[in-house]
Amino acid sequence: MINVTDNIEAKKVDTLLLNEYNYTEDVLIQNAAHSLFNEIDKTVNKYIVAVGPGNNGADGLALAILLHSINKDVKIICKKNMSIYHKIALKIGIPSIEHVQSCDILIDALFGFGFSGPVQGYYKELIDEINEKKDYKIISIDLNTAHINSDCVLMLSTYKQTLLNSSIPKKVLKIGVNEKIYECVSNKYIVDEEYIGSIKKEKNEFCNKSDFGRVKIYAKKGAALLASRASVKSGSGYTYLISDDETRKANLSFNPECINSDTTKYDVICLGPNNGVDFDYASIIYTNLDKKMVIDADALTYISNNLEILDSLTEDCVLTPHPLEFSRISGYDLNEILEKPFEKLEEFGKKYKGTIILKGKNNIIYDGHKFYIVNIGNSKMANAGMGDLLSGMIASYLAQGYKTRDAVIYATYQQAKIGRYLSEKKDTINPTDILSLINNK
Ligand SMILES: NC(=O)C1=CN([C@@H]2O[C@H](COP(=O)(O)OP(=O)(O)OC[C@H]3O[C@@H](n4cnc5c(N)ncnc54)[C@H](O)[C@@H]3O)[C@@H](O)[C@H]2O)[C@H](O)CC1
Repeated sequence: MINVTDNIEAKKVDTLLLNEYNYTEDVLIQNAAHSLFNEIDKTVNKYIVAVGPGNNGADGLALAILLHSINKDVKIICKKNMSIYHKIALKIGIPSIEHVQSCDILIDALFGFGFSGPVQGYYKELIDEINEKKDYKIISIDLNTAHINSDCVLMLSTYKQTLLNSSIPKKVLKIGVNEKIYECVSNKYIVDEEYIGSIKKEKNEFCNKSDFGRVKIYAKKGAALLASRASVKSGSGYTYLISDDETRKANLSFNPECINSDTTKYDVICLGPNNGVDFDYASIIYTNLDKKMVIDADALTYISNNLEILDSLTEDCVLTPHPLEFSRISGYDLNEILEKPFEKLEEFGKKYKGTIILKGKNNIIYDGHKFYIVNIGNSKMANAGMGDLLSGMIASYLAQGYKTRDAVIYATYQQAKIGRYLSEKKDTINPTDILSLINNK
């Protein structure tokens, strides 16, 4: 998995690599430049590298030298950079220009994680000029310099946290450092296919439905249909729906594999999708603390009025709030949650057990130790019912024996992945669209 670092953590990584592991800045810059060189489009000919005063600038200069080595028309705009790469670039005849010219690709190597705003004077004027003349593609190294209208960011070694909320296309490039080294600095990860592959449970030849667990869902109306269908389709052995007559009748035709009656034999409880806030969730929760549990929607609202329930939650409980619901159960200010989701989740996780998923553009899953970010979803999925569907999926994977944290990660990733696939075909993606593709190869 790829580590996520904020600016402070990125600097810590730098210090760690230099002081503890005896890397040198030059080794890292060379590795970075080669990775950038491999990634960059070399079917075009004209490049300009806008170089800043620090190591981000040095990365850009080292890249310019590599482009020059294959006879590309590369120029630099560099007012000040003390690195050896600046001297080499000038000595080997890379032209240094003062103003932006026409080119195919402009590399933004002005500032990386060492930048602290605001940008003023020379660099402000240069950035304005870069944005104004734009008849080229702008590729930023590591981070997009403030105000630059970048077309793509090639991050180095770790995913930069400030880019989590940016829609600019981006990619993380390796720079010859084992990912485990980052783990002592950052406990935040981007969930990728590799991790999903490592947690996926394969079904063995001799299995039967009892091996895939029993989910009991307390929900009503359309939300109940979505959650219970999602549980069935995600592979739980049995799904039971506890609901009103009208909902159960509708569920019979919508979701024939679901059992529309109660049971005393079950492994997982899913509580809340449109189940009403007056329901007695407390007694269900207190009598099922030996079970795995997904607490969603109306059950979260109920808890926000009965906060003592939070003290009883176990490691096997999953809370699935969106930011407003999280604000209600935690008492934290909504804006603070939106601005500092990691800090706020950590604060909450220190007080209560269980796994929490803060739903949003970036789904952030926190298990009390680490953060797992599923960031492949898209805004076309932002419509009612998506959360109900997710709860059913999480419950289903819990029943199938996934670790609590992994059930949440797996379900969230599968849902987002289907959403990403559909986003190329549709302008709006509804939960029923996702349902139809759950479990497709
Ligand atoms: N370990 C890694 O991941 C590697 C990262 N590399 C690259 O190095 C940069 C970070 O380099 P650093 O020198 O620390 O910082 P910057 O290049 O971002 O800039 C520092 C430079 O800028 C001046 N400065 C800061 N703010 C302002 C401002 N508002 N106005 C004007 N000037 C400003 C500051 O004084 C310094 O002089 C990272 O992003 C990667 O690109 C390595 O190359 C590979 C290993």
